[in-house]
Amino acid sequence: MTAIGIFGARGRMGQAIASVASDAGLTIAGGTDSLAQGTIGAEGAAITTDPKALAGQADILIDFSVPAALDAHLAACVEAGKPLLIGTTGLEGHHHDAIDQAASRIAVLQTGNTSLGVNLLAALVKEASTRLGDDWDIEIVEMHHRHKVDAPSGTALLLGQAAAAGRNIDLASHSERGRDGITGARKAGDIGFASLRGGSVAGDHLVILAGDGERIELGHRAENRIIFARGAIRAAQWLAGKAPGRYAMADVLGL
Ligand SMILES: NC(=O)C1=CN([C@@H]2O[C@H](COP(=O)(O)OP(=O)(O)OC[C@H]3O[C@@H](n4cnc5c(N)ncnc54)[C@H](OP(=O)(O)O)[C@@H]3O)[C@@H](O)[C@H]2O)C=CC1
Ligand SMILES: O=C(O)C1=N[C@H](C(=O)O)C[C@H](O)C1
Repeated sequence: MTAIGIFGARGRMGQAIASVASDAGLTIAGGTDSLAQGTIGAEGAAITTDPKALAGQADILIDFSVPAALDAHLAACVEAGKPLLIGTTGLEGHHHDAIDQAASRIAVLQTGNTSLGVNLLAALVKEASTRLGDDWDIEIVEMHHRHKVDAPSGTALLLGQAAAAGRNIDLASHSERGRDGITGARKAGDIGFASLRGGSVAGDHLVILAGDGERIELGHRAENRIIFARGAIRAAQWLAGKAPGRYAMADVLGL
């Protein structure tokens, strides 16, 4: 039986993944967290603070933890020669460089959202932004629970990348990520981001394409974390046995 290892095991997502793993025919080899406390899964697998030991024991690794731990997780998976699914968000350029390096040695899939619905939405956003042209303004609004620590969400950035790809532009140099005070008029061609935080919202995303006299709104609402957990398990199973390289959810879902 295939065994998964979970980096960030005691977190909200780590627990959600543990709750659906056996439905998918997987066992849990163990997990890591910032503290070595407790166990995870029906088998009572140990939670430690040692990513190398976990990567040695598991067949596939899944990371829903914090960006600061990513380098150690990549190194552990490369050393053990094991595939890694990264769901952690808030990643910066140097994290993506490190993922690219690791992907020359192992199979890695990094995504801001593992759900089928959001990844289909990204394909629709790309199509809409290609067809509408850059005189339509694109704004992305997201809302998450009060505990979320990064903004914009990884999903908002994923949707922004899809919109930018549809227009054949670079997202980093065409983003507006914080308006406050006398901002001046909207800069043509920018993709805007707005983040709301509150309550227990699992994840809402709305992409607004605003033209002169009309608006298109494409959105997704996550009702719970199980959709992310099932998507993560599906992606991890798909990664098993894949050649080294960097993969995306679109590869898994055939989108
Ligand atoms: N791609 C996707 O589809 C989704 C991505 N996410 C992302 O996943 C990440 C986790 O989300 P969530 O579960 O809600 O967050 P939580 O804060 O609930 O969980 C994060 C866990 O990581 C642990 N952690 C901290 N440092 C380390 C470390 N060095 N090694 C291992 N574990 C560590 C934390 O421990 P402690 O609390 O003790 O510090 C905590 O248990 C976030 O970046 C979130 O945005 C979330 C949902 C879906
Ligand atoms: O932190 C969360 O909860 C979520 N994070 C991911 C993100 O940043 O987009 C995915 C999902 O929206 C939930």
